[in-house]
Amino acid sequence: MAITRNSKMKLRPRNQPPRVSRAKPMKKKAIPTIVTGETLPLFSRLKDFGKNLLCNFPGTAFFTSIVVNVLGAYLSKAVTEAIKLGNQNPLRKKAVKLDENQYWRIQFCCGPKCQCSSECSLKGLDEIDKDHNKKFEVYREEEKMGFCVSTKKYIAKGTPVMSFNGEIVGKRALEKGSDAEQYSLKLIDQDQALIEFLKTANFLAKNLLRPLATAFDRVVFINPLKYGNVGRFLSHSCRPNLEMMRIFQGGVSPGHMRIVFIANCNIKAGENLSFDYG
Ligand SMILES: C[S@@+](CC[C@H](N)C(=O)[O-])C[C@H]1O[C@@H](n2cnc3c(N)ncnc32)[C@H](O)[C@@H]1O
Repeated sequence: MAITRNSKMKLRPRNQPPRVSRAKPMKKKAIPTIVTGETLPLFSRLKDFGKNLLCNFPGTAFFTSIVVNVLGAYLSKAVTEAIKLGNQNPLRKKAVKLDENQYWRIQFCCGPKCQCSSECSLKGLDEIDKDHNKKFEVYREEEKMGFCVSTKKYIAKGTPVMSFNGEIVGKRALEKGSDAEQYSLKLIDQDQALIEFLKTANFLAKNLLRPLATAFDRVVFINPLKYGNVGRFLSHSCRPNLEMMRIFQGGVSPGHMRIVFIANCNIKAGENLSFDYG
């Protein structure tokens, strides 16, 4: 609508400041920071061809790919608080000096915020969330078994192969018999050894010890159903080629803790990747 001099609409004089609304500002909802990752194609090779169509895939095949764990439901206040504090107090490389005994009690790796050089020996997880499309294939040949993961490249024994990403949740988020219960892995289980370790850690600020110790005395899971990565498709084997390990990346709060799969033998290209669910 064109505004003319005769228009009844009142115009604000130029020298008057704009009116400020008195309405209360809406409370902003806390949105989790989600760093999305690659979405791999799923190859379905079932004999029943109709089931190979994307529209007939099970609901568990669909998720948002992430490279950093996100906060999920039913987390205790202690764990949420510890994650928050951990994010506010990043450890500096200089400060993380583990003595000989400590190396056997905690696996620690640099994170993206560490200020060390590319030659740093603690950068073992740098490549873990990259190039999944070049490294892995997700496929299914049997309906019961569902989707599995194979490696496209040779993997040497001892290599960190992939992480297991998802929502960090409390036990109540995993209903008995639900998909969430089947797919989730335990991240923290009232870890007394870890708490004892933190008490001896000279790199930890004193005010962090208590909140972290309280958080590590809880039970926490990673649920990869809604947000996850290729790790959620790994199958079970009694003779697995991957071993599960918890590694702290860039800090020592539950938010820095990652589940990582390490090759426990040399793995040829084309082999199925598995770990022992037990
Ligand atoms: C964490 S999910 C693994 C991904 C799952 N295959 C999919 O398609 O989403 C665990 C489920 O995979 C299937 N599975 C994994 N390893 C298996 C195995 N060795 N034998 C039979 N089924 C297996 C079972 O149905 C199990 O409940």
